[in-house]
Amino acid sequence: MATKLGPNRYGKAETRLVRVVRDGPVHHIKDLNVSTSLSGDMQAVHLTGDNAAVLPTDTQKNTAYAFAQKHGVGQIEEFALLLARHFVESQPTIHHARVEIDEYAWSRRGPHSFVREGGEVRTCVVHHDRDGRSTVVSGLKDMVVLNSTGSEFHGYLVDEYTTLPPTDDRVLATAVNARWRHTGETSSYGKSYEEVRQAMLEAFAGTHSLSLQQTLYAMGDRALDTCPEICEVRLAMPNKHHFLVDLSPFGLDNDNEVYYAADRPYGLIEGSVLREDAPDAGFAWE
Ligand SMILES: O=c1[nH]c(=O)c2[nH]c(=O)[nH]c2[nH]1
Repeated sequence: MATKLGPNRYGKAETRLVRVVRDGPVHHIKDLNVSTSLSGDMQAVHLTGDNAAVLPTDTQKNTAYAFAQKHGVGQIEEFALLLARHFVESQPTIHHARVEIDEYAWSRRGPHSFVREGGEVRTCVVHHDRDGRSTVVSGLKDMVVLNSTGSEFHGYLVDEYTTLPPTDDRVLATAVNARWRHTGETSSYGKSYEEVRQAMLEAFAGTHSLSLQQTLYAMGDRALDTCPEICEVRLAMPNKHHFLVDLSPFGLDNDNEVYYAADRPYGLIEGSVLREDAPDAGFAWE
């Protein structure tokens, strides 16, 4: 049987890395989850087991720790670019590096004391190849938001399996998973992150919603309008259904006051919003 090696990559997934910066008695922390993934001249290792072209995943992990010490950790996008460029530029057999970083937020409780912020996670995925091309996608996941009114859903297709009652006042809740693609060099990843996050929160709160799809588009559109340095936003938003509980068996009214917050199944609304003139994404989303 004739076979050939298809696309492949390898790396160290989920290196947990905490960097403490000691500014006298005041400390700062960065809490990261770093995944590196390399590809290149990997024919021999797959076909014959010759490892000569392979930079071990253990070395990739060590590099993340060593770079955190040597260079510090600023914006996750910059740390990811530093690592990606290093792997490609230092090893001729490595043609492409993908570095994904999640950052967990801690807020200060004292000079050396911190409390972990809720579930929200800042993310990035960076690519760098041996032609010197880099792409940066930033994002956030699990930003949970809820509007207790200002949401309707009606006018949808009805067939013999439809039981959903139309509503002109419901709870709209979701966990926003958003990623946005930078067009080129971005001046400050920290600033653009805050701007995009704020724009999406304002669009969520400020949109009178006829569907979560409409809200999704409004959030992506507002992010692009606010931040000129990004060209595409991809959103995945679970519809965290809140069902009114029937309290009539107890002789009680329920005028949009008591809900059952279901955790599954959930509607999953996904979509992207991009500038008309967005450049080709290349490998940015891989
Ligand atoms: O905002 C919504 N979009 C849908 O597509 C959908 N489908 C559904 O059952 N409820 C909802 N809500």
